[in-house]
Amino acid sequence: MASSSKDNEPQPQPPTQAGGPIEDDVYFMAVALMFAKKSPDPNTKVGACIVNQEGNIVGIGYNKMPNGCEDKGLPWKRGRPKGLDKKYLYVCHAELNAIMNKTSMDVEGCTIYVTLYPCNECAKLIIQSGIKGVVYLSNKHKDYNETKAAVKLFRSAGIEPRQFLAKREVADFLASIDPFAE
Ligand SMILES: O=c1[nH]c(=O)n([C@H]2C[C@H](O)[C@@H](COP(=O)(O)O)O2)cc1CO
Ligand SMILES: [Zn+2]
Repeated sequence: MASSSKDNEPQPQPPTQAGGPIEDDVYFMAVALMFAKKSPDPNTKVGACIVNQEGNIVGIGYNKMPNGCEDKGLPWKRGRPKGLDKKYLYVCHAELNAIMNKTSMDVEGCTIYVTLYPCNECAKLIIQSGIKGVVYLSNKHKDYNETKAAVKLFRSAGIEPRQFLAKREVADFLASIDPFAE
């Protein structure tokens, strides 16, 4: 497709409170964090936001029980071993929900912003769906086998997850949102 002169012009960015442009990374991690807030998990709330190569959000999700199973008494208990009375066998991870909720035909070449390093099952989903970028915030489960397996899977697939370090910027951005501002 021929590019118009408009393609070369700087595109408008959502402003921060201070009036400057907000970095995409900060903006998309803030969205992932806002979705994490909706998670009913009392301990670890995870949010995920899938962004395409044009910078559009094409999927969002948070960890929750499968649709229709929310109020059926499935356990939210945590801890190991991961038995039948623990949440792990039932909960749908944020990444799974973001991919299932996607609004575009496919997510080939997209980047997923996720507030927790993906587990091995999410790594498989990410790889199979064609997502090529992973930006994560916390890596608090880095010693779990699920995380170690995810690291191996990403390495095999040529995906290099990148840790999001601009925590202060994202906190400032979220604090700058004033719904009463005219
Ligand atoms: O990739 C992930 N995505 C995701 O949504 N989760 C969710 C599943 C659980 O609800 C929660 C982890 O629980 P906890 O930290 O209490 O063990 O995070 C967990 C992972 C990996 O740990
Ligand atoms: Zn997972």
